[in-house]
Amino acid sequence: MNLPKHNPQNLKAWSELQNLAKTENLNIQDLFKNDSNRFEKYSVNFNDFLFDYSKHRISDKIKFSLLELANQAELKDAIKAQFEGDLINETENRAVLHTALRDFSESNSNKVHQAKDALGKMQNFVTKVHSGEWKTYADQQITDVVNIGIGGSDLGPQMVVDALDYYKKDIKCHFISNVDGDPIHSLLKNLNPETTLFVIVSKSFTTQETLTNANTIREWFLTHTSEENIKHNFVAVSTNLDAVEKFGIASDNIFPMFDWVGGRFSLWSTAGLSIALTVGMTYFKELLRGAEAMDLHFKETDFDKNIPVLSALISIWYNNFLGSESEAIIPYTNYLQKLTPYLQQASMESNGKSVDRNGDKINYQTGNIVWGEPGTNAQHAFFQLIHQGTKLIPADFIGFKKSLHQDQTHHDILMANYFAQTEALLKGKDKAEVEGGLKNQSLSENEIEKLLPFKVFEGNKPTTSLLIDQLTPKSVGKLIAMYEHKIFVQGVIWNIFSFDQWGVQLGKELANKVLEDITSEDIKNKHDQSTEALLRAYRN
Ligand SMILES: O=P(O)(O)OC[C@H]1O[C@](O)(CO)[C@@H](O)[C@@H]1O
Repeated sequence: MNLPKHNPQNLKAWSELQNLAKTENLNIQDLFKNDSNRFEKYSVNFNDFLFDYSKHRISDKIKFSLLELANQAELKDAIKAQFEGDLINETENRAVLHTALRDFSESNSNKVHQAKDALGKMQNFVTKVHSGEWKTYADQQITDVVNIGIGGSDLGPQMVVDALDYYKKDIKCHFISNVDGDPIHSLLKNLNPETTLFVIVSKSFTTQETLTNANTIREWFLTHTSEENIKHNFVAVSTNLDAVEKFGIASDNIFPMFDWVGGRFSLWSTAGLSIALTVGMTYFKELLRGAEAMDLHFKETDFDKNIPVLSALISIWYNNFLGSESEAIIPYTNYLQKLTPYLQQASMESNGKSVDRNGDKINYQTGNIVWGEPGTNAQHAFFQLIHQGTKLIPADFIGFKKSLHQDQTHHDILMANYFAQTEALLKGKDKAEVEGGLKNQSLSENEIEKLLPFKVFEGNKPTTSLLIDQLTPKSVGKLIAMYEHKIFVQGVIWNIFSFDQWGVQLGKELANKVLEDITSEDIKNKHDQSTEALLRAYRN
């Protein structure tokens, strides 16, 4: 089936939510005062995840209407359509089945079989590399892996390699994505071609940045050895097998990707080869199993206890009814440092759309701006704006009960900050409290009066607390899948296609055209006035 094509503004729940945004008491502290069961009602326990959404400007009536919005948008059918492989990516006529990549059931689906075959090929290769059976052209074992890719062929693998650094084996993994010559030339200076494996990841194998970087590496490699040795040190992950072979990579060294998996959702596929090479197949499969657990939770749980659904509805509440434009992601672990850049692509490339599924221009807000940094660094950077700025920024706080190190002092301090910040954002500091504090500093009435407005914190700033037992491959898998499904739910309700990215294609085409003009003599009237002048200035 196709996804339903309702205009969300015509749904009854949408108008109810508009009214509630004006009429309900949206003071979170009051909501707690009036309901001693609020935490129980506004939190979900799922395996090792505790999802607390009680610190939000959401009353029982609002929650009810948000859930109704999901029902009226026919979300249940949409989820079914996605998991059953219907061609819900209509503008590209494709299924959206990253969930098949982590389906460990006895499914008869052709796609699940294809995914399992590809995983088997990966497993063979990774085992050979780790056992030392796979030798480079110089008859040596692999010590370094370089992942060459961009966007989904880089951000997901890179984020997970970082996240699972604690679990890594002896292989060092590097990532080259930007076409900027600096990172690649600086990496090549210190790389040993005799012990390095190059993994070129490109679903299309036409991406300018990736091919440029791959060619530079190939040329560098050929200054050390001959072309027939490429097969020992280069592998590729792609759907475009012909282009990969033309590049000179042996067909045995090609790991297939599928057009039913979007680039930004592909880390679970062979695009995750660098992850598997870094942490080993056992942990890679644990990652997939974690994602599968979240898939089942998403597919089978009623919406009022369904973490991705609730998380999407909360986001829609702020984005569409309370005027928030962005949301912050604050993981309290440095291992998740790359989660935000990854989510920026996953969310903003998916839901940054202004035309609905009927092809009509949209007059309501869609994709939010996603940003963030790990706590506590974030606290010392931009939290001032969240606490006392003019913008309303709901934030996800991601914390872990147990650390991966033994230093409890550090972990307690870290987590004390995690708890304290959400509490401070909720409570703020009122006039009386500030006044009391200033009086203790024996300031004059006049001085107190002057300082007061600056020291008062309004509070009432919304946060979600996600408290997870420990950072493991499985919990990381669950976390990523949680956000993937959140993005899907938002797209369904906003009535947009979340799985194409035509906006990025234009930039790609133009970059190729401009590249010709950088060296061409004849650029008059080919560009706008500013671009033409800039091109001339660049050349001179
Ligand atoms: O894997 P490819 O085909 O090189 O594409 C890389 C990235 O480029 C995009 O098409 C646009 O940024 C992404 O969707 C994709 O992840």
